Amino acid sequence: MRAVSAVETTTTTHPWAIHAEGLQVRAGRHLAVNGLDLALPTGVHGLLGPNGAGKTTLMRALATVVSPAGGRLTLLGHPVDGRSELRAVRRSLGYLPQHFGYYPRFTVREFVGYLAWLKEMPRAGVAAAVQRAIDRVGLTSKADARMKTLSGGMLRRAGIAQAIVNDPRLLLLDEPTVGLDPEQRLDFRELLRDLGTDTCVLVSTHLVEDVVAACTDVVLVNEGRLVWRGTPEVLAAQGDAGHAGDSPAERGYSALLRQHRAEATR
Ligand SMILES: Nc1ncnc2c1ncn2[C@@H]1O[C@H](COP(=O)(O)OP(=O)(O)OP(=O)(O)O)[C@@H](O)[C@H]1O
Repeated sequence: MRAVSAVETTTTTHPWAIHAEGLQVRAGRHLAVNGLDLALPTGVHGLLGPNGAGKTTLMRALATVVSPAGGRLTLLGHPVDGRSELRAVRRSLGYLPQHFGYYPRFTVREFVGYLAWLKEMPRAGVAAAVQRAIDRVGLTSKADARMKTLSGGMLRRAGIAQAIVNDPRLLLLDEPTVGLDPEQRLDFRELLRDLGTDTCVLVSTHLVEDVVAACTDVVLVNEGRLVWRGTPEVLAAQGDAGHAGDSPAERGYSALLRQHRAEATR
């Protein structure tokens, strides 16, 4: 393994954890993110958008899994342009993909520990960090169970544990609450609020109510672009009884999308 230079380990002070300007990202041949401008500081940001809006593709670019096809992207003060060294960024990243892989015979502890190793955490602190991450997602009693024996919701929680094991400065969670039971969703919202005090957390979800409950900021994307940005309270004020949804925030979300579609066809 290559030695890490001082430049790569220097902590940069940058107002934005994520700074995208005119960002373009391909999914296959399709430009699924196409001209996105976004600047996010510390806090919990909810990423909303309809199916196919480009949320997962955006998350993959922010997780440095795919390189941008155009525009500018800076993560934690480091430019991401396909040529830059990304090791320092990746050490400070936590990422829960929409679909994640794991070795089925690994225990939860081994799985989270393996990801800690991949993130190059100092060996001396790994065992305690793994235990803490497992405790924080409520999987303490399953720490030594094999991954293949977990329910869907438990697997999702193990996925969240690996994402937070390194105390990331940038945490990307793609549909983290899928499969969680109501009680676990409430616990998860509390965890998000706790994490957001010193981390930039971006949570992609279709559950508008999770965003209202746990996020201080809403980012709405459609057709690969930023459509709207504001607080959950202002989102809720955008709709009325004529819009689809079971709550003010859902109706606000529907109203904004309808407005964007109408503008796009003009
Ligand atoms: N491998 C691929 N090849 C071609 N097009 C793709 C590929 N992956 C995604 N797309 C397209 O890119 C667009 C954005 O997809 P993406 O998965 O980022 O959307 P999303 O907002 O996460 O959707 P969902 O809410 O359904 O998960 C969609 O039109 C999708 O069909």
